[in-house]
Amino acid sequence: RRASKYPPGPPGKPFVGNILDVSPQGAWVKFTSYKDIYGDIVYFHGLGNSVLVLNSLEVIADLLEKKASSYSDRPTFTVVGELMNLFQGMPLLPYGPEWRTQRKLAHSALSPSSVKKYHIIQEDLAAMLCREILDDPKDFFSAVRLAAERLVLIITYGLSADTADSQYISHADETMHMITKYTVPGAFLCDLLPWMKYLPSWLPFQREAARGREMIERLVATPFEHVQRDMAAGIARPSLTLDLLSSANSDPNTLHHIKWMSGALYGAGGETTYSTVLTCILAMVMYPDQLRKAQEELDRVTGTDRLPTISDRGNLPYVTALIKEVMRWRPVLPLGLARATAADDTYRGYTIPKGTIVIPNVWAIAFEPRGLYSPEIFEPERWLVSSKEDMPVDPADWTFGFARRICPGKHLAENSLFIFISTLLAMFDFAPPDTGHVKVEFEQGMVSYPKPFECKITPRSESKAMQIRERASQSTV
Ligand code: HEM
Repeated sequence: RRASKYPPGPPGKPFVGNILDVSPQGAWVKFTSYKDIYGDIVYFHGLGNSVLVLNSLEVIADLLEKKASSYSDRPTFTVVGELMNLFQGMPLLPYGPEWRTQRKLAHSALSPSSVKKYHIIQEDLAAMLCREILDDPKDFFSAVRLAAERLVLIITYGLSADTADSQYISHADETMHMITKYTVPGAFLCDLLPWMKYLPSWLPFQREAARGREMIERLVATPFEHVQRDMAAGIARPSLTLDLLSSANSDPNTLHHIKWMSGALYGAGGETTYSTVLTCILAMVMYPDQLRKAQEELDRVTGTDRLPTISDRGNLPYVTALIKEVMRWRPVLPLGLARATAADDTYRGYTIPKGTIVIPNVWAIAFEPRGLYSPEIFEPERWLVSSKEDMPVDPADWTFGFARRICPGKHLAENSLFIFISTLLAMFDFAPPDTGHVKVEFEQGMVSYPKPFECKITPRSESKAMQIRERASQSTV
């Protein structure tokens, strides 16, 4: 039975509450359907927790922004967070002094002016991505993935692409795979019954936790120590970690924070970026007219004898609109990143208990009928109408999260998305495979990206293929 003082929501099931509703496996569509029944705040119990789903930008602003001191915490993941130590990195750190210290480091390293120095690396990697697709168009999935992962490792630690590939990427991939698998609520019984963390170390879940802790420590420590060694030898290449270490004191606490802040960027920055680029490729296969318009604009603005650069962005309104539409059409984090309440609260007369898991349902915002075009279709034109009232809310205002915990990698990510997508569209044509059938299915996990699909990717001309090879051969990464 639900007490009437809580916000409206589906009735709890005996023992487990709404256990299935809490699983992120495609829960966003269900949460959005609740909006018609219960309104824009929906409350229920699941996996031993109370859960509050926020289904509109208005309630997100009321709670995550205006009451930020109570709504900026993260839920506790006992196994991945505490036993595997992942809570030491910014995305899972509780809202408090340690998080604030790492956040300041991230701001200085990833501010709009700081990320300008990475433009050339991003452009180099976009050219290398195109060369890899030219060499093996069928394996475009791996090429996109590798480009986004290299980008984060190179910018964070100043590694060369070869070092990143040979020493770090496969371990980082394996570790991220494990983390994603285990950050699903209820992945371990111990997440529901935290006292289990005191059970003996020979139990299978404790052994798995120890293995995970070792993998995460290696992911975070090895490239960091690489930069420290190169710095001592005077051969460190420019990087975000080098910048932070150069201006830091030698206090072990400061070093600990730099290590964990840098380490968190790979996990937070790689998958989100490559998922968005893959979604764009899928959209281009499905919507040839929109691809054609983007290519016409690119040819007009950048000419036909060079690759785009980040400085072209201001002159490419259609491509910019197309990228916004990719982020709206299939948001990469459809449920954002969950928060937890740090104190009891009252909102619209309802009680929201301390420790409630708060989920911003970004999908509901993306698909809110607003503006001149139906939310179901892929239509970049919706971002080009003359009046703001006829336009939905810009994804830049919600796809990167909110208020005090808004994504610190936003400026870097926007540049990466622009240069990867505009270079791919300028250089290649995208079409359905010979069967004519395009598989449109998305992963239903926390990060939602297209499941492997086939398509035909061909260079737009022989001269474009040559430009790609020439530009990629000049890369310094
Ligand atoms: C398309 C690309 C990206 C998207 C859509 C995205 C989205 C998000 C979202 C929704 C959050 C949660 C914010 C909240 O709780 O309200 C977040 C957090 C975070 N993102 Fe991103 N992100 C992207 C790329 C990046 C990149 C490239 C980096 C770093 C280089 C990065 C680093 C982080 C970090 C460290 C956090 C945790 C912040 C905190 O808890 O205080 N992200 N991101």
